[in-house]
Amino acid sequence: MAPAALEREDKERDAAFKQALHGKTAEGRAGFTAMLGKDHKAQKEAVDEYFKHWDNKPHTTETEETREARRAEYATLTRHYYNLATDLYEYGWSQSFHFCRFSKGEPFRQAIARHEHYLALKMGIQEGQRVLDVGCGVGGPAREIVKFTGCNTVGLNNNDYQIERATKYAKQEKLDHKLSFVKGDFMQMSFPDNSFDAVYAIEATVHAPSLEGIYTEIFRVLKPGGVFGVYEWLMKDAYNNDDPHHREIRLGIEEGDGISNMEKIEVALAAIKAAGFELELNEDMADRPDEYPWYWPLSGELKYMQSIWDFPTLVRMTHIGRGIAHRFVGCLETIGLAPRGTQKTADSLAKAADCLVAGGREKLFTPMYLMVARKPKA
Ligand SMILES: CC(C)=CCC[C@@H](C)[C@H]1CC[C@H]2C3=C(CC[C@]12C)[C@@]1(C)CC[C@H](O)C[C@@H]1CC3
Repeated sequence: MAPAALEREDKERDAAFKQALHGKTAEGRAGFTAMLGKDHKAQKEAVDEYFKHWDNKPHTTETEETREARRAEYATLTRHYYNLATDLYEYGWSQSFHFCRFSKGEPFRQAIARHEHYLALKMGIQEGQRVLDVGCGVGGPAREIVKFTGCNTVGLNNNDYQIERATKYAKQEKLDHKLSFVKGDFMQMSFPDNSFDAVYAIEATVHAPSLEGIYTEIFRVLKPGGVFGVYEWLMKDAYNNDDPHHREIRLGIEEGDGISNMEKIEVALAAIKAAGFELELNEDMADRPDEYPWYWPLSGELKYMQSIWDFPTLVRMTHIGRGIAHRFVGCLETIGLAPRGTQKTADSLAKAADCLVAGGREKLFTPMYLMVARKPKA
């Protein structure tokens, strides 16, 4: 079959799966209530498809073959991850699926928006420019950056459910004349060469099987002189893959966050140069001496509570809060209100949260390695 026909077939299959699993939840309710409206059979399929990559594959026995098997299936792995996690993300975080820096007294949403503004500022995104958001989630950052800069943005995503939600939110905010969404695989984008003035990716390209591969594809769609900005998820220099504790942290993050192959900082720097970019800026924003670390909302440590409004966020992540949530979701599953696999998904996210916090605290991992790079003019 010709590649275009194969692609069409894949798109139809994914759209049909989205319809079966999410039904009308994509158009209506968000977060926790949306979770209860899933088709149980389709949810089981998504859970089985996702967790087959990790079940019975502990960090102690990880081999290059297990990693390669995940890399080979990065697209379905990521798609199923977001089929399972999107509602939990919207319920427990916001419509911007990324971390950020926090300053004292700064409300959560303001800190999240500031992180987005910072990237747009460092990239120098201008009014009227054509911009691509790679791995746009449900469009929270794209909406903010369109409002902040006045640019025109296309969001690229390989998950139909997220695209449907992103489209709905853009319409609700009356931004649909400047912001649209396209379904596609970021490793082989459907855009012609030299299409965009700027491309950004916020905590999304970590889902790629190869950083050099994704950066090369971004380079292709950028116009000469165009700019690429990214907040990358990376293991830091202190990470030692031969240390079982370090590996357990990396694997916990990968399993709970839909990642097939997370790399070290040095690999990302080499990849961006190998793709042809001129690197203008690189900094691990997690290394700034912030009083409130990026991972505080996941830490469950009450010392980070700044106002009474932080209490629910923090208490949910304490041992007691986790235990209650685990049993509550288990009960919902037993009585048939929540589909099978909801508890397994929630537990895996909770484990990822522990590993993210440990990775942050032990300075082994960063979710905000900032790189700004340019495609040369000639
Ligand atoms: C997966 C990538 C590359 C980016 C997403 C970053 C974050 C938005 C998520 C990483 C871990 C997530 C967790 C939650 C929300 C979204 C994240 C912070 C929860 C707080 C959602 C509510 C659950 O009860 C607990 C989750 C812990 C992990």
